[in-house]
Amino acid sequence: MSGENFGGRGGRGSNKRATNRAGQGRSGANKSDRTRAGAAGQGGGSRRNAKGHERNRRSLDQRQKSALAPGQRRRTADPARLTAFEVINAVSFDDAYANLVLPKAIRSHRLDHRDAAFATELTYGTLRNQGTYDAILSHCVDRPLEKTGTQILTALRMGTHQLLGMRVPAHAALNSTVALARAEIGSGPSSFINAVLRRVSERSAEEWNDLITAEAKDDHQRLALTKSHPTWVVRAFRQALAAHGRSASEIEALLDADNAAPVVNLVELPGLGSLDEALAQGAEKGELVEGSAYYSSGDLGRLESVRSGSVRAQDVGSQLVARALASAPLDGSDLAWLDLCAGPGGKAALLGALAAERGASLLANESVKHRAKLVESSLKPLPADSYKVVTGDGRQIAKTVSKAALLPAGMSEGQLFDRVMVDVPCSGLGALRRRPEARWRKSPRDIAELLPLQKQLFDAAASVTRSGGLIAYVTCSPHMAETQNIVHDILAGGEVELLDSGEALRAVALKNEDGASRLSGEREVAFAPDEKKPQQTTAQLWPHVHATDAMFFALFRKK
Ligand SMILES: C[S@@+](CC[C@H](N)C(=O)[O-])C[C@H]1O[C@@H](n2cnc3c(N)ncnc32)[C@H](O)[C@@H]1O
Repeated sequence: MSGENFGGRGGRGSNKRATNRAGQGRSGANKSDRTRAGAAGQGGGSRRNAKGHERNRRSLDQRQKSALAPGQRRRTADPARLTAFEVINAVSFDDAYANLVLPKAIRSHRLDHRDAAFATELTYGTLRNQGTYDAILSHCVDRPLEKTGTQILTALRMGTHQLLGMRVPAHAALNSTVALARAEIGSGPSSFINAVLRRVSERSAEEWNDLITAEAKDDHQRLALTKSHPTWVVRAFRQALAAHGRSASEIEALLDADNAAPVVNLVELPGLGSLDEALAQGAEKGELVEGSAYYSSGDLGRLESVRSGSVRAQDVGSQLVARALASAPLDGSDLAWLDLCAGPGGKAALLGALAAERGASLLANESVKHRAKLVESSLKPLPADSYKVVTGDGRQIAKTVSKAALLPAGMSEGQLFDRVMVDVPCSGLGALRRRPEARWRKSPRDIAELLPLQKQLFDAAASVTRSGGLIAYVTCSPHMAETQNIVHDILAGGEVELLDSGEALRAVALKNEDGASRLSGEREVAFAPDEKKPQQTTAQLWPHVHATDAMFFALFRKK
């Protein structure tokens, strides 16, 4: 038994024995080892859906584990590492979102503050740096990594992150990962994991960096491997920097920002909430926009204002674009606002609160039922007669507004809107900091599939906007196809004109002592797609410049 089938090249000393055994194992494994190796790495072990995601493998890996005699599974994993292991496996097996699963896992393991922080860093760091760690691990394993089995790969990546990305002493990183593997996967895989991680530990992070840099075919691949992003994303980001008026040489800083843990941003709903409690609990006032704060003092659920919904976690980029739409100058009536793609309701809550303060009301539309429910709950703190949530395809919004019963009080059948938010479904490439696994799940094909929908949603929004009304087109992505190219297509339709979106954002940002907007100078956001029309700009926020998600904002006026 043991790690024979798992292909460790082994390292010095005892690791060499693992190397030898690995060789024997491949040719002379006993039946249960062969069964396990097959389940772990080959044939039926790798079921993928059309997008290449691993699916429905839990039963296979569970069979792997249950094939072990109980005596071989000592339950000695420490709770913080076990939490990370379970979450990362849920991401691999069930396409789960780490940011949703992790808080529940932390609660179910009753982790204290310190262990919760450790589990969070281990989970997020492992997922974010997966590309780099796989490049390193492929030097330490003598077969394609995907053939090692999902749980084993999870343990290897976690061990590598502790060795190279966290300040965990090597012996602790090794022993604890091996104990975890022994308890959760079995003693054979744990020997293999021990052998592989010893090889990883033979070089420092810098030495591994040099090694994989030397192997890269070109600069895109170098950045992809050393900054742990898919190569196509590196290429797209480089183009996007240039397309939004920044230097392509900022790419390294951008990729680094994606790999850093973001601080939680808070927003107080205007007229309804107050940041006082959060500030008293250690939050710091936001630098870029009023009514915001940075919070790094642990569980948000401790705050009554958060539990009541009058203070919410919301990226500053989202706050800025919602406020920019709400504050942009507008002639004529200003009572009917629409959020066409509202789920889960972050921007809708801020927009709705701003609308209610001015006596306007908000219709929040969302196509997915359970997300519409989230919008309902986001809007709960608002006056009940100031909004309505509807579930429907945004492309059919003209039909929706033809039914008076679906509209908030004060709006009537066939309502046309004064301010409209179109925060389209997009690749989410601008939020890679917050969704550590997202970069590995996206493909250029996903973007291509979304483009027609994005344009159709904008057109539908324009069809229910009054002449002179404002429409914000927003994506949480800087990708050219979803941003500048869509703006180009929108303008070609001739129904709307592009406004100075950069100025709209600058106007709602806080000011420096000299009176200049904090979104000017080095932090400038505006870019004029047409040099001949310098006052018609789009705006792009960046994680490495503004410490926000890479939110894109284009503000239009209906002709
Ligand atoms: C980027 S998210 C919006 C985020 C939201 N504005 C917020 O701040 O919380 C895009 C939303 O559009 C929804 N969506 C997708 N297709 C849609 C459609 N055809 N009509 C309306 N909403 C749609 C998605 O379900 C998703 O909730």
